[in-house]
Amino acid sequence: MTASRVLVLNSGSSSVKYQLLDMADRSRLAVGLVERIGEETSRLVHEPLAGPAAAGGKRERTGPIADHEAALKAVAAELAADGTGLDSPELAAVGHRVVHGGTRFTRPTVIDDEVLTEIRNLIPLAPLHNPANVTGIEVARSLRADIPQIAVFDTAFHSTMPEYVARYAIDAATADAYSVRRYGFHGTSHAYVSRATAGLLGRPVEDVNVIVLHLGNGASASAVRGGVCVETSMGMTPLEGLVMGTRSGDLDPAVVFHLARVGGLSVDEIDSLLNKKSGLLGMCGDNDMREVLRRAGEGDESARLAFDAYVHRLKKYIGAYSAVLGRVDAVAFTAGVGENAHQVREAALDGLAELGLALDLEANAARSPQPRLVSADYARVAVAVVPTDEELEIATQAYALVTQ
Ligand SMILES: Nc1ncnc2c1ncn2[C@@H]1O[C@H](COP(=O)(O)OP(=O)(O)O)[C@@H](O)[C@H]1O
Ligand SMILES: CC(=O)OP(=O)(O)O
Ligand SMILES: [Mg+2]
Repeated sequence: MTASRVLVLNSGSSSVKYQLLDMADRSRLAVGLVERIGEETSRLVHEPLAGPAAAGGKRERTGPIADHEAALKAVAAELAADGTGLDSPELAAVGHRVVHGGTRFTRPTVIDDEVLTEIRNLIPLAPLHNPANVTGIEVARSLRADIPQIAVFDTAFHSTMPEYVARYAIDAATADAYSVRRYGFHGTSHAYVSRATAGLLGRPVEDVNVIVLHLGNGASASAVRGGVCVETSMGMTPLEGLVMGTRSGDLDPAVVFHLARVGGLSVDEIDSLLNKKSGLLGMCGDNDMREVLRRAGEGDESARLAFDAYVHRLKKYIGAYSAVLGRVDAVAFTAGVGENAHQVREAALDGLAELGLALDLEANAARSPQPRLVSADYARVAVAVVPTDEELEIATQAYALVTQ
């Protein structure tokens, strides 16, 4: 029996998403999520999708889960209860989403002590994300030391950006001394979605220029020319760019000095303000786009303002990336908001006919879990809604590395 299963761990700042896949047929054996880690109301949802355990359906439990270590051990226990634990001889590898890979990691990498140290050294560049990724690696290694642990980096797909895109226009020696540059994130999703969009158009990825809009809790845009990333909206950290659920995205850096000097806030307080209490949440009190849409629909002014700001920023990036690419074949929407919120797609593309963008409003408003085109048939540029699958992409890359 050849081991063909891959467990994918996607550890976020307060959540762990995971999937167990069988790469022999790319099927999903189990999926799950632990959320609100560190709170009293943590929740674990585990769903076996194959084998005898599947008949029992989804299992859910709530109650405090103190930290990522406890969360990962709880996940391992759920998998073990299904007979698909980390000790299974069919497990070939564990694939870890690692958010920051700096300039060094531009491809999937087998994790040894030295690589783990380097991922730890990158924590200052991704303080909300890399610590959770490190814990995931440590726990998985402690439970199963004999199989490869593979890191797949969010930053990797963006490593092809030209140097003049990656560089900020600051003193070069300072930038080099402190690793200050644009790295970009959500790269696994941008890679997967840009390829899937070419597939949807029935054209080779090398021939297609795509603007990908990944709109989840974190949100980022990228410009992909012939399968190669040439620009992206997130920067040195996942704070820059689009308006997000709780992050501000772009702002005048002098806002930081002003809040420190005049507002008396500490650097840590400003960091937390911009990362955790800004974006939709900061503007209207809700970070969930569903709530923002519901309230805006009822005439709530702050929710309307937050929605308008969110959409305006998106529109600016679509325009900017149209200029960067010169010729755009498709704009692809993905992740929770991009896949589900037709109102966001409609508002972001409204008035962009001069750029060749026009929706089929009925197709855009229809709900479907499938990748699909929602542009008007006369439009020069296709508009696609493409569900992202970061876990499948991580598993594919990890499995390719261990079987090559
Ligand atoms: N039906 C929907 N309509 C509008 N927004 C939605 C819908 N479903 C999910 N979302 C949005 O998707 C966001 C989460 O996206 P997701 O890609 O799961 O994020 P992440 O992976 O960053 O946690 C939620 O904040 C929510 O606002
Ligand atoms: C990098 C990043 O922003 O990730 P997420 O959207 O999962 O927070
Ligand atoms: Mg996500």
